[in-house]
Amino acid sequence: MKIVVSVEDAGVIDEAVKYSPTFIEIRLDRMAGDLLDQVRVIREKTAIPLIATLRSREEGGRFVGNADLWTRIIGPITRYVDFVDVEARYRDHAPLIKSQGVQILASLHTSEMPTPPELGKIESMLRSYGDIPKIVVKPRTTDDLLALVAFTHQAQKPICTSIMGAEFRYARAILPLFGSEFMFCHAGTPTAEGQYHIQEARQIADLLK
Ligand SMILES: O=C1C[C@@](O)(C(=O)O)C[C@@H](O)[C@@H]1O
Repeated sequence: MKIVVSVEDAGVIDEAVKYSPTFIEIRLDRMAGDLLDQVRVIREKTAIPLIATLRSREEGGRFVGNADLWTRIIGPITRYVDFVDVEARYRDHAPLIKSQGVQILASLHTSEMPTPPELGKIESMLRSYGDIPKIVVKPRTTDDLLALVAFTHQAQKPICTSIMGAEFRYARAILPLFGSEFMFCHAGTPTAEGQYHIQEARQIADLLK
C-alpha cells in the first residue's frame, strides 16, 4: 500500500518521514509565504518523491486564481518535485509540465457520486492528459462505496480512487486493496476530512500487507 502524506508545513517533514511515506504531497494552496522557497526546503530535507498540489477552491482547495496564475506558481516548482497534481481545468498546461520531466496526477474531486459509466468517462478524460488518474468522490450509501470499489478493481492501472467526508473514511484503507494506487493521510493537520494520521496509515498498511 503506497502512502501519500499530505502536508501544508515544511516543519512536519522530519516527523512524517519517520513513517516511510511513499510520497509527500505539498499542498501549496494551504501554505503562505514564499512557496518556491518552502518547496526547496522540503526537497533538501528528504529524497522521498514529492507531489505538488495547488488545489482549486472549486475542487475543495483554497486556490482562487485562474489557470495562468496557477501555471506561474507551479512552473518554477516543477524542478523540485516528481509529480504535479493537475485538475482538468488546468489540463492545457500538462504538456509543458511533462516536458520538464514531471509526471501528472490528473485529478477530479466531486461531492457527487458518479455512476460507474460516468466514472469510466472521467477516467478516460483524466488519462487523456495524465499519467495517473485520481478520482475523489462522495459515496452516500454502502452500495455507492461498493460500486466505487468494483470500479477501482476493474479499472486500468495505475489509478487512484478515494472518498470525501468522514462517513466512509475506512474506504481510504480498503480502496488500495482493490487497486487504488495511493492512500492519502496527514502528518498532524488533515488536508481533507476523514484522513488518518500517517502513524495510523503506516499501521494499517503494515497490518494489511
Ligand atoms: O486529492 C487529494 C485527496 C485528498 O483530498 C484526501 O481526501 O485525502 C487530500 C488532498 O490533499 C489530495 O490532493
